[in-house]
Amino acid sequence: MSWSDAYATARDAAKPLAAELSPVVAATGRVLATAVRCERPVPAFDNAAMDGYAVAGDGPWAVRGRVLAGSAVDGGLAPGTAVEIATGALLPDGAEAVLPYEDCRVEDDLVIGVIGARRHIRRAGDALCPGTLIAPAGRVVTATIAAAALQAGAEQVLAQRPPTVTMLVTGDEVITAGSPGPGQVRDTFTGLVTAITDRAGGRLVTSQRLPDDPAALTAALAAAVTDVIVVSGSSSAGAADHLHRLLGEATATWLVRGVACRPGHPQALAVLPDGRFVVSLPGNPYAGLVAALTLLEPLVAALAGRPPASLPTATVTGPVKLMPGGVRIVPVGPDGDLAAAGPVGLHAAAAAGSLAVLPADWADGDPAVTLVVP
Ligand SMILES: Nc1nc2c(c(=O)[nH]1)N[C@H]1C(S)=C(S)[C@@H](COP(=O)(O)OP(=O)(O)OC[C@H]3O[C@@H](n4cnc5c(N)ncnc54)[C@H](O)[C@@H]3O)O[C@H]1N2
Ligand code: MOO
Repeated sequence: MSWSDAYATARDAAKPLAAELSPVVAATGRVLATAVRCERPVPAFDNAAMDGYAVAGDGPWAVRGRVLAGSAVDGGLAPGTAVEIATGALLPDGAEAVLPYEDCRVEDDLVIGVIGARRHIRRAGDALCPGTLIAPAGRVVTATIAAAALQAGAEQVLAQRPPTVTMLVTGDEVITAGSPGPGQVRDTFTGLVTAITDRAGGRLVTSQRLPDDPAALTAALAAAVTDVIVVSGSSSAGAADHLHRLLGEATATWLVRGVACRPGHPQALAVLPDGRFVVSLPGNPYAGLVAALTLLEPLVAALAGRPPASLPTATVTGPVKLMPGGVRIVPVGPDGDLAAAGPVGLHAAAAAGSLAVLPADWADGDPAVTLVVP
């Protein structure tokens, strides 16, 4: 399958999961199933916009007490009287203006000053009235949307359930902590898959290292109760690579099985009879990153209900060995410079920040699709 068909297949493979009611802060990063609207006026009550004196009628004004933010108001203000007031404090009935300290003076408990053009009063609903739109359906809840919703009394929102992901790291030689001994390698996948899952609106709920043992992999696949299972390694033809045979025995449906790209050609996407998706990432670390960006990210984004976004393109320049009949995926810097990226690998992807997807007929200076590395 071509790389662009593989990407589109993953993006179109799933419908959004069901929406559920969620506390708005917990919904950060999730897609809104219905619009968030103001439920309570902002501000919720008439209050002082400055520290000073709230006054009624003509001055000078006799000071009748003090109102701090959060305290109750004891009765209204009669003409010719004032209360000392703090910013944000409830405005007593009858108050016509707040005189900031710097615009008045107090002599013998009398406030002396002039009410100016600005009254320094914030009226209930001045900023937002009930029913006003805060964020439309389909938007990803940001921290600022959550804060605005809380301010406007919308404590709960209806948001798409975020897809859950299990990571199965296969390989007798793979260690998840410490320094590798002879023949061992340090796991590079868990962090990358966590970041790509998060970025697409999903949650990695568990990561488990497995030996190259078909029984262990079968048991782990059966036990994974998440929407998506990511398996690193075991994707190829070696004696210890069991995943694809086991998926066949489990009567999984192949959506993608091998992609015409370098690196990452053994990557695959399958769906188990019960609807769980399996993403197979080739064990070579850079190839696995390419596969996670090609299959995992669009799949998780679709399950999370994110609207499909077209991938960015950039003008790419520099020397590269293209892949006949497929795409070469290489690190590319912010200026579109391949030469700056140097030898290909995780280190180069980390330094460059993006990957360029170069078709076989790409020529130096042509635009190309890019993938941002996490
Ligand atoms: N006869 C063939 N052999 C291979 C082919 C092929 O088409 N025919 N494809 C090659 C390509 S391309 C890749 S990529 C790999 C894919 O192999 P697997 O997915 O089966 O992965 P492993 O064999 O388990 O490991 C490959 C390589 O990656 C290292 N690795 C594995 N997991 C991790 C991890 N979590 N963190 C860091 N590094 C990891 C592992 O030690 C190996 O060096 O197959 C080729 N062979
Ligand atoms: O495609 Mo392997 O995935 O070249 O490294």
